[in-house]
Amino acid sequence: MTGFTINGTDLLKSKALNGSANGDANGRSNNYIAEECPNGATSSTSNANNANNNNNSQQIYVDEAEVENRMKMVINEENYSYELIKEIADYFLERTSIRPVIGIICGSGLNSLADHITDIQAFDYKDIPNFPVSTVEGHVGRMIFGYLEGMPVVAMQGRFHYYEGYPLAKCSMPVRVLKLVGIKYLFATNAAGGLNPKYKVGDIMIVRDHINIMGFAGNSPLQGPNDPRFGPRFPPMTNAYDRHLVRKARKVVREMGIENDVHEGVYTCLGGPNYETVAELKMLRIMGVDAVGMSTVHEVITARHCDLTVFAFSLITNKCATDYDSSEEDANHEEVVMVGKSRQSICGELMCRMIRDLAQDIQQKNGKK
Ligand SMILES: O=P(O)(O)O[C@@H]1C[C@H](O)[C@@H](CO)O1
Ligand SMILES: Nc1nc2[nH]cnc2c(=O)[nH]1
Repeated sequence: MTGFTINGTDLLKSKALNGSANGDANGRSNNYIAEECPNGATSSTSNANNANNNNNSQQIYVDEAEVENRMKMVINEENYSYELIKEIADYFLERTSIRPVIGIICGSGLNSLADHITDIQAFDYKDIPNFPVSTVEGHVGRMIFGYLEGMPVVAMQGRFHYYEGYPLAKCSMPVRVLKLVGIKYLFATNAAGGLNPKYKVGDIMIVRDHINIMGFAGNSPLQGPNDPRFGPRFPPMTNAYDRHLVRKARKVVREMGIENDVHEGVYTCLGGPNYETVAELKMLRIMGVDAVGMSTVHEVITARHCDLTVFAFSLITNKCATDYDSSEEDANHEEVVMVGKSRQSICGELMCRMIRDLAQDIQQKNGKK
């Protein structure tokens, strides 16, 4: 965790080293002296201990209340507190009587997935208090409540990406809003580059799993203090993409007769906004990645943390070049959005059929109760 420093002193480290929030067993307060060692390393000692401390380090007085304040600031700015997210959820709940069961995130060029929704009530992101705005072409920036195949749903026409300058926690914050609005399922979609040589432009990849490469570098949407009202500190990710929904998707794809254009594979998200080098793509392929994009992974981690059931698919908008003499054109966003538009009807049909099938399952389950 970064950002908790005063004059180069790591406040969190100091706090952790100095006991409980209310002072130590001897009644001393938690205001303490942090020492900045000459070599740049930081160490801390309690106020009382420090009276006898006679070394050369520079001493900085650290106020407990200030530490708490700074922590709150960082949590609100980057992670959004439970209360703030609840406020955003309440904004919707007070303005619509629709209580969605499924949340849909429309990927680049896939805004039209929301065209299948009826009885809509739409909210522009710019009008929603404390909500970020979409800055990417192909992302409208609207939250749409309504009905799809008779199911109450909410769709995000536009998501937030790390490369737009939002921290990961903020990129995936809307997932928590949707959770507090009441959804049980998250259907995420994205545009991605096809790395598996079998994939063609316009194909669909049902996401079977992901590799959280940004997480390898220590960047996670769950970084920072954990609020157990959302979920546990250490959530498992072994069933990140619900196996029953993957099975259902296989069946739906067969019914649609598009099984030759649909695959199951592993997605990864890189920070972007640049597309990948040939060397990077070769490495990703060796790692087992089938499709590469710039979203979804942090949304799914956030969704699983708060116990949402997840389904996701990627539209393959370009083929990734894994050799320098490749005849593939350079990836570009115009093409990504264009392919999205040209495949909107097939993606829309897949989404509608999945939801129709799921609605039947839910009805059956409720009937049995
Ligand atoms: O929002 P998604 O993941 O569908 O958008 C992809 C990733 C980048 O935002 C963009 C690159 O063209 O498309
Ligand atoms: N990272 C990445 N994101 C994409 N989104 C659509 N195509 C691509 C791609 O080739 N790479």
